[in-house]
Amino acid sequence: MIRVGVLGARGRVGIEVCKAVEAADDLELVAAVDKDDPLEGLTGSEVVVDFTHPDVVMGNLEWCISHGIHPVVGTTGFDAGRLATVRGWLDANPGTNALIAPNFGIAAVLMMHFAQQAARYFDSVEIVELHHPNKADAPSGTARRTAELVAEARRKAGAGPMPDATSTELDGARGASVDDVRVHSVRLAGLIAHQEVLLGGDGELLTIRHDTMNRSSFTPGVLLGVRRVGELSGLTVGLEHLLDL
Ligand SMILES: NC(=O)C1=CN([C@@H]2O[C@H](COP(=O)(O)OP(=O)(O)OC[C@H]3O[C@@H](n4cnc5c(N)ncnc54)[C@H](OP(=O)(O)O)[C@@H]3O)[C@@H](O)[C@H]2O)C=CC1
Ligand SMILES: O=C(O)C1=N[C@H](C(=O)O)C[C@H](O)C1
Repeated sequence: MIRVGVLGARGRVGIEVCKAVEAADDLELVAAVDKDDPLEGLTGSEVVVDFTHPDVVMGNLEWCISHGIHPVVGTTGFDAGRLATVRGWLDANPGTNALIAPNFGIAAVLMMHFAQQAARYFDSVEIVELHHPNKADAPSGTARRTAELVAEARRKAGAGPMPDATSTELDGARGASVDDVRVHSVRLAGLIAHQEVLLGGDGELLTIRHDTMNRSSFTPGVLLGVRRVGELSGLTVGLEHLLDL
């Protein structure tokens, strides 16, 4: 049995993670912690799953790692600086590992993977992410990561800048630039989490679309992370490293 704590346990995803852990024969839910609960409630956990908020996740991670607990993190808001800080904490606590994944949906991971594979064959790539209006961050962690993967694939292929003759624009009309890839964020009542990667070339378009239809769809990926994080080494970013892609 792996002893699991959940941070953000009363949140939209945290609720589903608690249910999934309780339903698994090889996992035991030993702590369900939310805002204003003391982190000491996680003592005794071997793995802690974090679905909280970008503003608090770093404090949670520092506490878990310094207590020898492996974090499995779905909370977004990680840039290179934050990841470097987490690596530093892990280096200071050998034997403790962390998994941070911007998306635990298997189909979402495949969408990112396919976009990375396709990117080198097209002149232009833009990303449209669409989410529920209660989402704290924009662009989404998934869109950021997709843009980074696309940019890396284009760099490796020696691709030049994307064609764009825009010379006048309203602020924001061309979206945000992540590694020179344009990302557009929609927030709309009725949505959960969706993303389109638009790839364009000479006379051909390819659209790769992913739709999240419910939040329990994240839990198989989270449980995979919980079961495997103890055997990883230091920091792993992205669920793709645990899948045979
Ligand atoms: N990687 C992935 O696959 C996915 C990632 N996410 C990400 O996960 C995060 C959470 O998303 P979601 O569940 O929709 O958000 P919610 O706001 O529904 O849930 C977050 C929960 O964390 C609580 N919380 C806030 N601060 C703390 C704290 N310091 N300690 C413990 N709990 C705290 C919140 O309490 P209160 O409401 O009172 O503030 C809330 O109950 C976001 O960053 C989101 O982008 C979401 C879906 C999938
Ligand atoms: O806040 C959400 O809802 C989601 N957040 C993650 C992200 O920012 O990519 C994953 C998924 O898109 C749902």
